[in-house]
Amino acid sequence: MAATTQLSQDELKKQAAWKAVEYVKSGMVVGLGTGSTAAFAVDRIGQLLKEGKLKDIIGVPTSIRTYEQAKSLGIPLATLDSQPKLQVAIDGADEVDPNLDVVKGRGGALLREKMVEMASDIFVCIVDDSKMVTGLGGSKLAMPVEIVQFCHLYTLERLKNLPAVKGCTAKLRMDGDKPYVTDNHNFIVDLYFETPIQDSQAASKQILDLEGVVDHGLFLDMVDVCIIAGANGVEVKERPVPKKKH
Ligand SMILES: O=C(CO)[C@H](O)[C@H](O)COP(=O)(O)O
Repeated sequence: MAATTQLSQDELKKQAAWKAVEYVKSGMVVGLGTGSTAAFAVDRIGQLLKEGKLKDIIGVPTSIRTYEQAKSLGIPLATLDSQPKLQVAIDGADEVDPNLDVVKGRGGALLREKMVEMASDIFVCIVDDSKMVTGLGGSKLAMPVEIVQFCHLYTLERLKNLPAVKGCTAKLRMDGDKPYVTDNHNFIVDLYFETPIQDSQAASKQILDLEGVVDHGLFLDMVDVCIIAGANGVEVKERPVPKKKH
């Protein structure tokens, strides 16, 4: 029974990913997300390149993991240093709210994901419908914050006492008996909420203003299109309010 459920969730992720790859056209610079859903999109791009149905794609990976996957598929790769302007970025998410604001980073790649997705004309978010929430933080699972290693316990204490996230539980992410280390050599503090975050803009600002914080997993005003795969098919939702340009 468990195996069947897992298989069907993977199938939904793949459906969302394949739909998103329809936004990729020959000649584009494409942001390649991280995680199990994004991996289906990277595979699909590799497959279309191999079949000659896509040409002259340059991928900008959002993690070392995705870099390795894309490289193994023969996708030409670059970084934002040489390709600062992307036409489309495709990535998964951990939570999606009704305004298409999302939580990302349970896979630990939030900083590079945010940098790459902010540099893209269009950010296409791909999820199965288990990721939908009424408010960010509402899944009761982690909302990650990437912090520098220096005095990380001090930063963790200050984080959980910020007014906009007061009452949350803060835990240093572990990898076995050692702190988890990101691709950028930082640590992650995961915040857990009993009820959805009331004011995610205030939470974003207060967290970013804290010395020692590098970035957080609240991706606000960033998603242009969200592709949601569920039992009844694939839904394509566009941001109700046009996103702020940076
Ligand atoms: O933000 C991420 C990684 O940092 C992922 O996109 C997010 O965690 C969703 O992952 P998955 O598709 O495996 O559920």
